Amino acid sequence: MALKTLGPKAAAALDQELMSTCAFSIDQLMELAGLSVSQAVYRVQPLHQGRRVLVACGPGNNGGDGLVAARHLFFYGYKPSVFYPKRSKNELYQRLAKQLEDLEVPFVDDFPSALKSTDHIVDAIFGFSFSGEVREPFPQVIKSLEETDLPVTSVDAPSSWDIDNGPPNSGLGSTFMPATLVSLTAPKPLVKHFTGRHFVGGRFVPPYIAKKYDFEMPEYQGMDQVVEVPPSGQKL
Ligand SMILES: NC(=O)C1=CN([C@@H]2O[C@H](COP(=O)(O)OP(=O)(O)OC[C@H]3O[C@@H](n4cnc5c(N)ncnc54)[C@H](O)[C@@H]3O)[C@@H](O)[C@H]2O)[C@@H](O)CC1
Ligand SMILES: [K+]
Repeated sequence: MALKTLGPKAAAALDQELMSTCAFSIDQLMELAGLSVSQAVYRVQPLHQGRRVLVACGPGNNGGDGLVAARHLFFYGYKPSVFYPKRSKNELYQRLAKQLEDLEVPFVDDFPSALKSTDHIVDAIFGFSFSGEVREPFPQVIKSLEETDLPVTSVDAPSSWDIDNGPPNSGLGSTFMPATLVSLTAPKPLVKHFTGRHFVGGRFVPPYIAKKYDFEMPEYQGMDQVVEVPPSGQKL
């Protein structure tokens, strides 16, 4: 049957439990989440089809996942660049940004013009804590994501979609349908509106926690950190 989903409250509670009773640090979870994203990009955007990947990072942990993914993509041989307009003062993000500076990964500040010289976009702007109207400086970015013909891989949620109800009926984000979605830990309810390629990543949940939050871990293969699941709404 279709994978069970995790609403925003449950996802936040699960995050907290992973970092308390399960003794994970946010650094570890973010590293594994970003690694999952990089592996999904490696599958949907093989190097020979274009190495230039523009990673749009938001101000929260979804953005952190993007910074981690950019680093892994560099080492796979891609040419990543990062658009990170609201840089967090948080020490973890400072360290992730420094790691990218050491690799001379460029940080761009004009998203629309950066789109002209890229092959693939990673949307790491908002994850399960998104809510309300998109606030500056992100409306223009979401609009560019909606209008571009370039393939977009969204991390955990297509940014600007309501986590429970999916895309708005009209206005900003209403026509945004990324080519690929990488759900972390478990899909969010919005996945019932998603029609692209869907991967699940975040291979770190203990079985007793998956049981407690009433979702199944997908069948990861071998050493993979992601697994592709059938388009949502269809039987597994
Ligand atoms: N569930 C898990 O096990 C893991 C979750 N991680 C990531 O953490 C994400 C959740 O991170 P956060 O809770 O930091 O939140 P998000 O990264 O989803 O976004 C929160 C940030 O966006 C801003 N924001 C929210 N609504 C906005 C709006 N309408 N306009 C403008 N800005 C807005 C908030 O002020 C906050 O700074 C997940 O989606 C996932 O990508 C991973 O980093 C670690 C593993
Ligand atoms: K996102």
